[in-house]
Amino acid sequence: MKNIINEFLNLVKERNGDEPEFLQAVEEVAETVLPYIVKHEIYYGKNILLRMVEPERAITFRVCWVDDSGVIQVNRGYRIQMNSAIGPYKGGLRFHPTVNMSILKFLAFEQVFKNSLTTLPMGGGKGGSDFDPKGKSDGEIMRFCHSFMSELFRHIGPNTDIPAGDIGVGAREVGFLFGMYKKLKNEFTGVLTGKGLSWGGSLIRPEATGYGTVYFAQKMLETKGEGFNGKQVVVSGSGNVAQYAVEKSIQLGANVLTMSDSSGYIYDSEGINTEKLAHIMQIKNVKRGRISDYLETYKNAIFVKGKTPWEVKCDIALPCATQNELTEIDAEILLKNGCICVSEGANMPSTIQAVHVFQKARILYAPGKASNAGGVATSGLEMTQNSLRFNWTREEVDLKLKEIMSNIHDSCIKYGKDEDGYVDYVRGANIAGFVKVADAMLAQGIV
Ligand SMILES: NC(=O)C1=CN([C@@H]2O[C@H](COP(=O)(O)OP(=O)(O)OC[C@H]3O[C@@H](n4cnc5c(N)ncnc54)[C@H](OP(=O)(O)O)[C@@H]3O)[C@@H](O)[C@H]2O)C=CC1
Ligand SMILES: O=C(O)CCC(=O)C(=O)O
Repeated sequence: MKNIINEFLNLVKERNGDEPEFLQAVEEVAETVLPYIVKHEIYYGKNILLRMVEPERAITFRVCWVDDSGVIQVNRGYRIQMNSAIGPYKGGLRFHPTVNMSILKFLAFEQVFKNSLTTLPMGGGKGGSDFDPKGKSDGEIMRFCHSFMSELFRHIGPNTDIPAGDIGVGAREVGFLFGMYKKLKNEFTGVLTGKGLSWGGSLIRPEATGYGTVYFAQKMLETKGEGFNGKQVVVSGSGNVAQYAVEKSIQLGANVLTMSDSSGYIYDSEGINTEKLAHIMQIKNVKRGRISDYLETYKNAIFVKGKTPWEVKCDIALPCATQNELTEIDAEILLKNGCICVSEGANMPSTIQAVHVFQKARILYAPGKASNAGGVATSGLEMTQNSLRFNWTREEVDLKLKEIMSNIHDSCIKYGKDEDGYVDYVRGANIAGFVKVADAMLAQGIV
């Protein structure tokens, strides 16, 4: 089996050698899906995984805009349309200086499996730009978004490709993007998700990724007769996903000790409660400041510069910032400190070596494509509401989100349970996600 996996990975490497994050995401899937393909005649010998690692379409384009001092700036825009076997392309846009083909192809590839797991009819895509929103005025953000959409609009549509937010793209950016799309197409359609409530957005979409990550962790903990109440929780990030993962953890009675950003983490030994979280939301979403600003108000806390929070003793770890933020050494420290559950809010936050440490220790570990699927699932619910020209209540959407997370958990158990009862959520998520897409690809022929 090792030979088959290595042969496949070498082939992918030949074509994509300069894309480390993409190769990492493919390796993690190949390790579990190729052994399944070999054992199932309907998939064997049809190069299905090889077809799935090749984007159906990858678009790059120039984005020119004028900054506040009148200087013309040039950025690069992307949209990777990875797989449309089970529905229109769906996935977020990331605005961050590190954005490149490798990052977006890894995200688009993961999105295919994740969207399949939600049980909703959505293919996978991802896009973005190397534009850095940090320190930009609202006017600069608007001019950039308008310019970005002045090209992207011809490649997307409510039945073709429906982008949304990701790192650096929140409600403000989605608004500017939607405004330009509507103007250029002269139509009001659900072409983006994460929209504002008064213009087609869904209740709970802002909360959905963070809440879903905690709902998934809850399902995992239940299998051991455990829950969030009274547990010590360590969270990384302080953006959209982290904020609502913290909110739900607090609601369930946990004690949240940390949050972070790219400059370091804050540790509040007394716990981040609802009031403190509201203050963090103000710092991050309104003032667009740094997480260290927390110490100006809460003087008991400490700020650890340039480090991730995995050295803090905890029961549950929720990585909610970015890819590869949790290394093999971090995983070992978490285990040594007694951590029993890791539920990923971010996409691919753990390195492959860290994942292997968790699997070897047989702790509860959920890969992002399962545990953070609540965001895109609720985007799917936003699309449904847009099509119905109807809005569901907060309770209705939250209930559907819970059901979807529970179904994803069941799918992981179906395909990931070992004979001794241990659930390998990586294998479960990869195979469950693969089967639905592969069946659709087989039915549709070689296209
Ligand atoms: N939004 C969504 O619905 C979904 C998001 N995700 C994933 O969740 C993660 C977070 O996204 P989201 O909360 O939306 O994004 P935000 O832009 O709202 O927040 C990102 C957070 O991560 C931190 N961060 C970004 N890059 C780095 C880095 N290189 N090192 C350390 N910290 C970093 C940011 O810090 P700083 O401000 O300093 O940059 C910020 O705190 C991403 O992996 C995303 O792909 C997954 C599913 C859905
Ligand atoms: O809601 C969406 O379409 C995007 C969510 C996303 O980008 C993700 O799941 O990583």
